[in-house]
Amino acid sequence: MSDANRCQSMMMEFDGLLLDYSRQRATVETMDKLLNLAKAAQLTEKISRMFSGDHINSTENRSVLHAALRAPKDAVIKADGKNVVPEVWNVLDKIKDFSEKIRSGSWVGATGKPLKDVVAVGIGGSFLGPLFVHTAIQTDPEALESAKGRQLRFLANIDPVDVARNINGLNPETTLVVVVSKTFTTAETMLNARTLREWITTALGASAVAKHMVAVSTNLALVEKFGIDPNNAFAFWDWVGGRYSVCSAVGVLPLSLQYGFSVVEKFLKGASSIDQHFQSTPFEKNIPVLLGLLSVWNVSFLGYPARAILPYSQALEKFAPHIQQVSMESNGKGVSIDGLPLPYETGEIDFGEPGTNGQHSFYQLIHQGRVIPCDFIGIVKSQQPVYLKGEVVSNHDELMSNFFAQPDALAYGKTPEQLQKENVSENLIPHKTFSGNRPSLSLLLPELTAYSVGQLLAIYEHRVAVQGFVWGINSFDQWGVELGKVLATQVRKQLHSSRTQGTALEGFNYSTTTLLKRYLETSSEPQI
Ligand SMILES: O=P(O)(O)OC[C@H]1O[C@H](O)[C@H](O)[C@@H](O)[C@@H]1O
Repeated sequence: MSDANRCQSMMMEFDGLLLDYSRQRATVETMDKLLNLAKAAQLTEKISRMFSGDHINSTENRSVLHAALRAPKDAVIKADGKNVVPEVWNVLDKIKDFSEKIRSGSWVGATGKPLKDVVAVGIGGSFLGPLFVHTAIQTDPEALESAKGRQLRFLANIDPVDVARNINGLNPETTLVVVVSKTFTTAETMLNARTLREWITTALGASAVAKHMVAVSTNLALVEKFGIDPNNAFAFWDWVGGRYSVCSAVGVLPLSLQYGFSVVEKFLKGASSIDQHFQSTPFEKNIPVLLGLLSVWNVSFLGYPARAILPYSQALEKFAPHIQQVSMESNGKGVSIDGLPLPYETGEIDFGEPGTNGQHSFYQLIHQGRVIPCDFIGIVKSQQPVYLKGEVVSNHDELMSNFFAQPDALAYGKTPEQLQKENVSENLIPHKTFSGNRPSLSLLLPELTAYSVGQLLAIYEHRVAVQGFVWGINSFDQWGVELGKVLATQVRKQLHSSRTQGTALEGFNYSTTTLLKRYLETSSEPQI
């Protein structure tokens, strides 16, 4: 840290963002070696294969083109020989038109009232990204103004408690339900959608579905089968992975209903700016590439299994949960893209909370316990500044004092000698010593707007892809989520037959049988 040249070489600026990775445990030589590793892993070729629509998701035989979702209208991005950008913009234009109708009140509900509240029903990638963006911009003055009088809620969990929370205080007459599911087969989403359909039809009659329910999916046949008018369905494509789908109708529709399309378009533009940077900037100045390589360095070379995502912004409270899916579902793999067992671990355990809250919770472990590389994310200009007369600093300066202090506390630590000089009693010196040399990086955003939220999203999406490319895995499939679903089907069947016909438990091990028995005997579930 005392080598200013080294530090200077580890700072990167792009489109208003400033990245400082000088507190990584890396020398200039380390960076050269990581860039060589990128070359050896054919990173350039892999990135260009992604953008040119090759089927790099080989286990599902699909292209990976989420960048096309935010490409300018005149861009040409091909999947299977066909330019997909016009299709993308068809849907965006349809969303613009529909959201304006809802927001202006020209589209009304079954009883003639404008629809001012929206419940988006979806889970995983059909939930976390939109929730993150919604939470991030809802206190931005422009977004706040454009959302006046409206509410956007998200129903994800199949827990009936989540249904209760979501409909609490809402009137079906003024509510629009958006069912969001790439496949339109996800058990939780479909049951929640049927539950809200029931809520609407009980209050307003069966014909109200046409006015109160719309859908986002790649599977338009199933949307129609569910009873939603195909004209009220917003498409996307199998070249968009669920966890990379927030820039499709998955995010753009609910967010446009809440904030208007023009705000959401800025979010798309921010993401697109990073797409271009990622595609065209030499690796030594390429923010997603540098971040991806540093994560590989931390995981595979230094052996740190986790990464903490620590935004000093309450508006970014849903960023870590979103990145958990983007990163852990993408890179938590056991075999290479060719199906060979990997001789090293891939992926990392992502977690995080906004600062300063995290400081009063798990930072103890990060300072004196396990070494966890940290991403500190700070914002220069607050969305909601407060400055109390007589206070030393503004509230945002108070927050940011911590953002600037924590990385140095981790990097420098505190030695027993320093403590002795402070006359700390001998018995407490080991407890108050900080080993230091704990890596972090800092990302400073000029402000938190729809545009910069788009930038932040795309940086992490591409960073995760870079990690997967270097590790040689397929970051775009998720076979690991299937087994649990299959076993749940077996349990569902058993619960049904036990409850309706009193069928004895069969086919489960001792442990599961005991638990199921207890559940069936004592639960107060209504009998079907
Ligand atoms: O959008 P859906 O098809 O309903 O899928 C929702 C989620 O389902 C699965 O659990 C996948 O692992 C996720 O990647 C996906 O986002």
